[in-house]
Amino acid sequence: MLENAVEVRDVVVKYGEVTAVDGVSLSVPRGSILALLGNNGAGKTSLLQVCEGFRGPDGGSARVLGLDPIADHDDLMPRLGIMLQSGGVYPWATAGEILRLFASYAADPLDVDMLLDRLGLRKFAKTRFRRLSGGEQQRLSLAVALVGRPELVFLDEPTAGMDVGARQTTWELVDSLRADGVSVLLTTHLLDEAESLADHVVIMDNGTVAATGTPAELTAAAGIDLLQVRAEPGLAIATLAEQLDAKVTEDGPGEYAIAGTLDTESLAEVLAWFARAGAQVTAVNTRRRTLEDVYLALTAGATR
Ligand SMILES: Nc1ncnc2c1ncn2[C@@H]1O[C@H](COP(=O)(O)OP(=O)(O)OP(=O)(O)O)[C@@H](O)[C@H]1O
Repeated sequence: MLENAVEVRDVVVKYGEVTAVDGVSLSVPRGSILALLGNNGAGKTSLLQVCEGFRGPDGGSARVLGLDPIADHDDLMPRLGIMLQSGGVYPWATAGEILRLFASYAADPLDVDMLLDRLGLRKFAKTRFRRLSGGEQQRLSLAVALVGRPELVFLDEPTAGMDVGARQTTWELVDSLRADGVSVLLTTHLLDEAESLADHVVIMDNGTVAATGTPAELTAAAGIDLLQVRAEPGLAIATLAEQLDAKVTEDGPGEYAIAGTLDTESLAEVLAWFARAGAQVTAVNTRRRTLEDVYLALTAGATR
């Protein structure tokens, strides 16, 4: 069996007193997309830099396409596509020139015009990099990362600064990489990006792994449902929480939320409880948990 495209074991990254990555392990199976999801400062870029060979880990190890990212840097680089957060290529060169230059480094590059078309950049082919908008620069950086037909792509917040249309185009392009057997490790703090693109999600919080799984596994874990009931405010919900062994909160006046693993029986129990309390129920709504619910619960939604 082929080894994983990326294998990270107990990686630690320190900046002086700051421990940015604190013992993270993960693997990216070949031909799959893994999203590193986390708030600002969670340690995503630092971990990516270790995988890219731009810095050595202060602890643990990383293997990329079976090689050591630093010792085997020269062998590895032609097989990787790297899109940095600030895609600073040559600011005075045009988009077309930049892409052609990077294509010339590759043994079997993609067709430059096709790539410009795919990313909606054809009309900017003669525009200098520094004259492109932030989102257009991002798209060009993505094109640069992909032009050499890499086996593995590292994307650091690939859609940051893009408008909705460009984001959609980028997602489609990244999705099509998987169909071509390319492996992708990307960072994002966009939940919908992780949910719609990734086969596996690793939620990082404060330098550690807070949770890991497929988007479906993450949302199914520990109670998948939310039940929202509208009735009069101020009901004594503690007894309902006890009875159901679920989390019951009054989120706004008369807006009750019951979170737990709920089936038809427990639904009936909830409504019976409201009836016994003499409450007038005016609305009932069930909702599956989203990745956002899981993410906020794990990271407390806070930017440190
Ligand atoms: N060169 C550096 N020197 C000192 N501290 C750094 C350096 N680079 C990053 N850090 C710190 O390490 C922590 C992790 O940063 P990192 O950039 O890896 O996080 P991130 O998850 O990629 O964040 P973002 O989403 O904002 O890009 C932060 O607290 C950051 O301030």
